[in-house]
Amino acid sequence: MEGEPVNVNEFQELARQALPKMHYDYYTGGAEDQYTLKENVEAFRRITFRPRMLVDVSRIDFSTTVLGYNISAPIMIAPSGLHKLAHPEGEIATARAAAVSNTIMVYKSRDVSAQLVQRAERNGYKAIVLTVDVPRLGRREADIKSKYPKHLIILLLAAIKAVEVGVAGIVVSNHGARQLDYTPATITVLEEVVHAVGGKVPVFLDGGVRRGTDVFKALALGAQAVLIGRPAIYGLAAKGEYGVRKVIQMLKDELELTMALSGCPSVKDITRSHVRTQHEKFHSML
Ligand SMILES: Cc1cc2nc3c(=O)[nH]c(=O)nc-3n(C[C@H](O)[C@H](O)[C@H](O)COP(=O)(O)O)c2cc1C
Repeated sequence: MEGEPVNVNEFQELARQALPKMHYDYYTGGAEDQYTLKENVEAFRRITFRPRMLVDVSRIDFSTTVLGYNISAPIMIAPSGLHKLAHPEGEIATARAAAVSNTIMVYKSRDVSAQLVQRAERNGYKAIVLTVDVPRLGRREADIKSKYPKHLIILLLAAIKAVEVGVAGIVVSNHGARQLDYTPATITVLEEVVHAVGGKVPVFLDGGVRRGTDVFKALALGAQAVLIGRPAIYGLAAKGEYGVRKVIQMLKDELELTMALSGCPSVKDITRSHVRTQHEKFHSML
């Protein structure tokens, strides 16, 4: 590969060259057979576009608001810990890149302290703290069980219960396919979760986002923004702070082009009818 990397996959290759094999394998790997790891990426590829023509797209605005923060694009950085393995400045370099890119870094509650949030604010980047807590099942259990396939039941009940107990938002995530293998790809269950939550709180997605087209697809299926895990680590490992910024910028550029070619001047213009899922293709054949 000559010159500057032009997409996330090229950054992955540079990260592979830069990192000790053990570290690289740790970041890229998934659980057991790595079925879910592959599916997180492959499932995006099975979604196609229905572009609109004759829309004025001379100005594209992909800025958005997430939980009261204005950010430059619907892309945030997922918590992955252990940034130090990828780069000596690790966390700090990623945080600076987030600040410069006007992006949000998301943390898990068990990794953070009040100091971290204060530090984030002092350094000009925004930190959102997630609480990892699987709520107990709610009373709408029977309803949901009659409507949805088995693998979705826990997810939907957890989402509904989480809304009932007052969470600010929900991230549809399978931990980057690092925990239970053979859970479905996150993008394939997003829409059901969005319906179950019914607009009461914003829904976010992570897992397998590697292209601006993936960001567009997640937004079309109801996510308010996406989080990236490994892509930020690849950028960090390959080129430090600059690399993380470059990864975010490439995804923004790709999203901008996708919006222009799909006839969507702003994120609000991205709707369900702009994409076609495997499920719809199957039904149209019957
Ligand atoms: C090396 C690594 C470590 C991670 N550690 C955690 C963790 O400690 N807690 C957690 O909730 N998620 C963890 N994740 C999952 C990320 O928060 C995120 O869900 C995932 O990376 C998104 O998928 P992607 O890497 O395909 O973008 C980790 C991911 C990676 C790659």
